[in-house]
Amino acid sequence: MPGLIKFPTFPADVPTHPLLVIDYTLLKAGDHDELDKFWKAATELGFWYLKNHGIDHEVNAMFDLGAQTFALPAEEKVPYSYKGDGSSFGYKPIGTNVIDEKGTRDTTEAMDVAQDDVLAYPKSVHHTYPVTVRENMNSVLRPFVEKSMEINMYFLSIMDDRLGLPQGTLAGLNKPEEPNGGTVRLIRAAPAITPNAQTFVTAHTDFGALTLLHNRLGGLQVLVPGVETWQYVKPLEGHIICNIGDALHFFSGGILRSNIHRVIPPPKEQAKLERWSLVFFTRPNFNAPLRPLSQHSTIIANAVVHAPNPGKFDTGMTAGEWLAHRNAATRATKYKDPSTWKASFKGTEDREILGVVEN
Ligand SMILES: O=C(O)CCC(=O)C(=O)O
Ligand SMILES: [Fe+2]
Repeated sequence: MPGLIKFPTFPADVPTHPLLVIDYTLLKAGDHDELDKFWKAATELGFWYLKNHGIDHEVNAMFDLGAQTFALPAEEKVPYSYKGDGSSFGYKPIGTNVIDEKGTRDTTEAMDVAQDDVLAYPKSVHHTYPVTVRENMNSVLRPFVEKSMEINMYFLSIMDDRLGLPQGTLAGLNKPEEPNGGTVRLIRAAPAITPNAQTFVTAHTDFGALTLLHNRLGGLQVLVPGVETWQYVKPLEGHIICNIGDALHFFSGGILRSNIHRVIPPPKEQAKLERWSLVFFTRPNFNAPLRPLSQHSTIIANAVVHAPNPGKFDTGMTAGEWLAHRNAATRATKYKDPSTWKASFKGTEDREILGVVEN
């Protein structure tokens, strides 16, 4: 799917949840209102749109690379599959994950390229990749990764300020020089077999620190606090959908929100098309303990003390262990029965998500 193809627009009569729109240029200029809006988005829903980010060219090139990669015959993709249940670097064939408590297998194909492997290329840190990925590491993946990292590092520096952390604290926990779970993910989902009756990506909170999502078609839905039904997030041209993951929720003692989302087939006319998405995950250094940074910030220390269940932010795991644990919980090879699956597939959500009313 070449990056510049035009798609049928998101249907006007399907309800959506409007995210706050953050202007990256204003944010970088230190605009106070924009910084306040960013903080509101980060703490209330944990999702926002970002415009004026200057990354469109790199995104289009990534979608083209996705098209070339998924078009390869299976024998040129399957040998590069994820290694082991806890890892999500490499190729993910259809059916690797389960999407519900009954153990139904997923129908999406994905290619996950580790940030570490992109930055170290031609050295391999975690995995090796199909020929199309290798040949485009320096020309396509590296520029996309570098620009995405710059955006997320800027978000982290604002969060340091607002959380009362010494400048550089959150960047120090997400250092590209140390092994980490940072990943570029390309996802392809075939046209829906039964619209509205199929899940592409099961309800989850993201496992890392920050996610940048580039969607062309609808399908992404969020469960907004206080609302009982899933709501679509409409893709807006030129806008990145940004969200917060579990690690920042734990580091901030719950001040930053890692919100539940899922992917179902796009609505109406869009459901007839293949759905593509491109995701960039900033995930902390594997050795970073996932617990509140209370010793560095009285704001965080206070938030933890006043939380209904202060102990819940201290996972007793490192970011690497958390990633492996959450990855393994999605794997079909690990599926046993409904209750075991529900218990293992838990992120930072504060309510029962798997039995939520469908709309
Ligand atoms: O494809 C999408 O729109 C979202 C994918 C997602 O949530 C994820 O990979 O974590
Ligand atoms: Fe996600």
